[in-house]
Amino acid sequence: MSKSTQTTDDSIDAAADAGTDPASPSTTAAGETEEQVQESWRDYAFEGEPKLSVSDLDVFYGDDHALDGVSMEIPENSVTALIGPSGCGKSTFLRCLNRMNDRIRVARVDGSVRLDGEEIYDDDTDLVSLRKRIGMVFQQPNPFPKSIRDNVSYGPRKHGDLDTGLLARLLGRDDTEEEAELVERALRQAALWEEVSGRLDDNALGLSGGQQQRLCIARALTTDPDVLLMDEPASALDPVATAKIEDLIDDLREQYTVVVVTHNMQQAARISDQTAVFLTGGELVEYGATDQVFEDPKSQRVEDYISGKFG
Ligand SMILES: Nc1ncnc2c1ncn2[C@@H]1O[C@H](COP(=O)(O)OP(=O)(O)OP(=O)(O)O)[C@@H](O)[C@H]1O
Repeated sequence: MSKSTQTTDDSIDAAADAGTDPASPSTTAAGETEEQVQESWRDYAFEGEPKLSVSDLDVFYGDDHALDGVSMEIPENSVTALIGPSGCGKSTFLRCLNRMNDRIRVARVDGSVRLDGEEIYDDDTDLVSLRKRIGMVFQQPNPFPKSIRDNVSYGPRKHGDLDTGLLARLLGRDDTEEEAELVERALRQAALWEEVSGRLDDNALGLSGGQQQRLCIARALTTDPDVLLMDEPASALDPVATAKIEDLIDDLREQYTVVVVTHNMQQAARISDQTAVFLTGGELVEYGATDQVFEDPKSQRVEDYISGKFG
């Protein structure tokens, strides 16, 4: 889009409508203000209904404004990367998508996030159900000091969907078979089954970092989520383990909507379908198809960031 400031009849009309000076350098030849042009850099057109729709999202930590009026729509069954310099609000944004910021006492969230058209910030939203539908994987793998099997089946047991204890057997309920099926399915989905099928009773802390992270992904998959949020899932891993996580993310997109924060721009370019660039001040500056954002960014600030001029 041209950023020329040449004054034309059209631009005079448009500027008059917008109440701006047509000769002003902040007005383009098409009569759009810089603000309007920037709005369009955040419009990502895709087919179908969005899985997540975020509108006018602001987050404050006390007096600090961490996210500034973010709006974006995230398509389903795809990978969306969130990139930007440290402190620009990527993790804050990710945590808003399943209301994890509710757990931070000083955090205040304004705006709207809809999952399949339903507002998740309604007062009567059931947070347990929400977080079953929108699972989360963190930067540091955090398996429990329990067996590999127990790590995977932990969620369904906690929610009462699985019971294999003595009391359950006495009461005529024994979900051992269901548990075995669930554990195998989740570990296969997380591309870990081949490596651990013979040692499900071993302590999960004995796995390598990359295996632990895939175990955490398996654990997140047991509640049958629609959306998987990942906060720098490979940043603590070596290149081989990172490649496995990236391959896994590539497979997950067939069934899940994946939103992933990464510091690594090459990784974002490799794994994502669309990329959102946040810059300092918690502003979403550009959002679009990953190829377009990396090869032909519309915003000069994004071009500078991607080409390493700052950040
Ligand atoms: N729990 C919190 N309490 C107070 N301020 C916070 C909290 N979490 C984040 N912030 C502040 O909000 C801003 C955005 O932080 P956030 O962690 O979302 O950024 P980020 O882009 O994910 O950074 P990084 O890439 O370094 O992880 C920062 O100024 C940070 O200091």
